[in-house]
Amino acid sequence: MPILTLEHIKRTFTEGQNKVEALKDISLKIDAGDYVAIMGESGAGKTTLLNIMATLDQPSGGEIKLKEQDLSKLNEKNAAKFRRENLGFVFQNFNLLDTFNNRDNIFLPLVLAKAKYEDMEQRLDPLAKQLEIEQILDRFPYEISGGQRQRIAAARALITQPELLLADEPTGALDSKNAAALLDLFDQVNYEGQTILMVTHSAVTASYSKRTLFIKDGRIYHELFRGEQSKAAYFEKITNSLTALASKGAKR
Ligand SMILES: Nc1ncnc2c1ncn2[C@@H]1O[C@H](COP(=O)(O)OP(=O)(O)OP(=O)(O)O)[C@@H](O)[C@H]1O
Repeated sequence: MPILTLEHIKRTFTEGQNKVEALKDISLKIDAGDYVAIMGESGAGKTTLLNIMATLDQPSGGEIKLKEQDLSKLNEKNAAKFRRENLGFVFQNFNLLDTFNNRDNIFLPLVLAKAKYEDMEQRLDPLAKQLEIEQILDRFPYEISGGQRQRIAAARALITQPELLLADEPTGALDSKNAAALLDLFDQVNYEGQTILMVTHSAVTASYSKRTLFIKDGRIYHELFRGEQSKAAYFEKITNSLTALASKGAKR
């Protein structure tokens, strides 16, 4: 049963006289419980696609439905409510608030949902251990490193147990140990039923997913499924596809 359906999605940006067709024609279905990586070269349209799925941007054409809700028909107020209730974000520009300490930043979405403080603490405990952020919870976002901020942002996204977790380069600012810890956590929440969609340039990160989509010039160009393969074999296929994509283009 698809949680997310895109049909012929287009997004054109107008800059003065110039038009940039960031997304030309994207159709795809993502099932509940899936774990999808989106890859492609710089400028291929990955972030544009993610922003549309996140209801942060509207397509210029086509249809997008998340859990039967037509996302192009949401006004800003309803989009904000929908995001809060259904989505979790691990995005590049973190959006952590400098006026709150890290713990309160993580709690923010639960505060908005009027959760009890004890419940928030209980949820934070295992996440903080796994992400190794226990020591920095009382500090402020401007007092920690980029990688630490990324882990605080990940905790904030995961604490609401969102149905759909959207991540943009979730391991971009992390060393290999912290990247592995975050991806293990993604594996765990996906195993528990959360759907994950992440944009990444890293073949290692993509090899944790169940399915990898390659975007080129605003279209889906190629797709790989992990299936029963080992992570190493899947990683090798992803790397080969990236090489082919960068040279003359991967075959479907
Ligand atoms: N707000 C905007 N106004 C004009 N053009 C834009 C805008 N946002 C994106 N674009 C253009 O749309 C195309 C796709 O951009 P997008 O950010 O989606 O690429 P990407 O695949 O995420 O790249 P990267 O890997 O470098 O982040 C690019 O040509 C980009 O310059």
